[in-house]
Amino acid sequence: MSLAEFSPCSYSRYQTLPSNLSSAPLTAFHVHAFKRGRSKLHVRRSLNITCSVAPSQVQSPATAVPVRPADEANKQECYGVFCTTYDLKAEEKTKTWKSLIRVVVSGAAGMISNHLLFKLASGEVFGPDQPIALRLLGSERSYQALEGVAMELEDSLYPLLREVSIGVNPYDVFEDAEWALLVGAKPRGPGMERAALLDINGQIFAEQGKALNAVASRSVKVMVVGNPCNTNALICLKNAPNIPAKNFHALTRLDENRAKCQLALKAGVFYDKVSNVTIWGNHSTTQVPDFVNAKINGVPVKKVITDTKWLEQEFTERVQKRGGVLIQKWGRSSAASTAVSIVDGIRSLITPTPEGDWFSSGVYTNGNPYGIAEDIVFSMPCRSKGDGDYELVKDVVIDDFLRERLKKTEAELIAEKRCVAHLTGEGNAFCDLPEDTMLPGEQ
Ligand SMILES: NC(=O)C1=CN([C@@H]2O[C@H](COP(=O)(O)OP(=O)(O)OC[C@H]3O[C@@H](n4cnc5c(N)ncnc54)[C@H](OP(=O)(O)O)[C@@H]3O)[C@@H](O)[C@H]2O)C=CC1
Ligand SMILES: O=C([O-])CC(=O)C(=O)O
Repeated sequence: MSLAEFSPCSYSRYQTLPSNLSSAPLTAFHVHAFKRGRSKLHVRRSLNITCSVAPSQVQSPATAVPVRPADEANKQECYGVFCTTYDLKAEEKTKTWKSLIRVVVSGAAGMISNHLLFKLASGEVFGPDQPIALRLLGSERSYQALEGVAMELEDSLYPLLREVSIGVNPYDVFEDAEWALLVGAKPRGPGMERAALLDINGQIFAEQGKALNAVASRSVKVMVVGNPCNTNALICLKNAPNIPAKNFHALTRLDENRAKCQLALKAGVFYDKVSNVTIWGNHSTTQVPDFVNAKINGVPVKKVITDTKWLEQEFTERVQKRGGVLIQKWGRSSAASTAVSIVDGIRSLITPTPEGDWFSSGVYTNGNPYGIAEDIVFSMPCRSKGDGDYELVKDVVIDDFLRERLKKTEAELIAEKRCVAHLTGEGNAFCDLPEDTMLPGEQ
């Protein structure tokens, strides 16, 4: 049984080689000095084999003999059953599958990822004909937990899940990634200043931006979830100059979903009747949930909900602080609904936006039509043709109520940007944040 005859589903293996690499008969490889300060060189063989290719298209590994990692320094590896090779010739249905996509999830051992990974693997996100390779990015402290997550993925028997690998080095894990869902970040602890959080998490996103820039697909789409997500996304994109800034998103879809739910509740309608909801600005308590342009059953919200005081005060504050109320009740921050909103955010980019509607995403401001400061990551109304890209919606009304609040959230993001200048390559940081700067989950 040769590899050329069969379609192995999982080939992400390392071979430890002597340092005289020139004598190694390799076809394609990348050399990394690996983590933990170990001096050994490891050569990664890139066989580029996916389950969807016909046997004749399968690239033979020629002289490459896959070898299990020689020691624990090899931390990104195919996991368990995902290292097995299969004969898929008999599986007619796989012939109609698309080619494999590579999706990285960071903070893969965390609470949000524990929901998200299973949605990705099930086909709910990218579709029932889309095989997927999941790369789980974690850290030394979470490595065992990553193995536990990978074991659960094994035991779930998802037909579309063709590869799972785990790793702690973003330069390995991001290689050729087409989607990077950046969830991992340090949560803000009691007494911690927001400026400190910006710095600690900013460093994570600076490093990941550099790694994406170095090894990810040039068309990778990046969704930053870890907080403070807008500024983390800005740091990430600034460190990835060779990837279009437009490919970076900060997750504000959870806020949009929360806003839709509250409007539906007040109007006494099912929430699928609520459309055109924009979250403007920062994923923080300064965010602006827009009821001015939102619709219920196609009718402007203000015509359906005539209680202006409720809209301006209660609704706005309820959405801004929803995360905090949930933490009080649940004892931890939103995880399942956040994962759902990440799925919604991805699906909004890979399926055409319904006629007349839009979705919110934190995107890089570069020629926006609303007069928002340029060069920040600001949540705005977007539409997509379903090709992974988006355009900003132009015909939204920005009245005095919105404008005043947009200024506040904009000022907060500009202040956050100044705090992380050392991480974006824009000089020395100067951190002077407004006192009430908080995440939605903070009280
Ligand atoms: N944008 C949004 O709408 C929302 C964003 N969030 C944010 O998402 C992020 C993840 O939330 P959740 O999954 O619930 O959190 P968890 O605490 O469950 O997981 C977070 C993961 O982040 C990783 N991490 C990275 N760096 C650090 C560090 N320095 N200290 C501790 N952990 C670190 C950890 O993994 P490892 O050890 O492998 O690195 C951990 O598994 C948070 O920043 C949260 O605020 C949450 C809800 C909504
Ligand atoms: O504040 C947090 O960490 C959680 C969060 O983002 C939210 O619930 O919207």
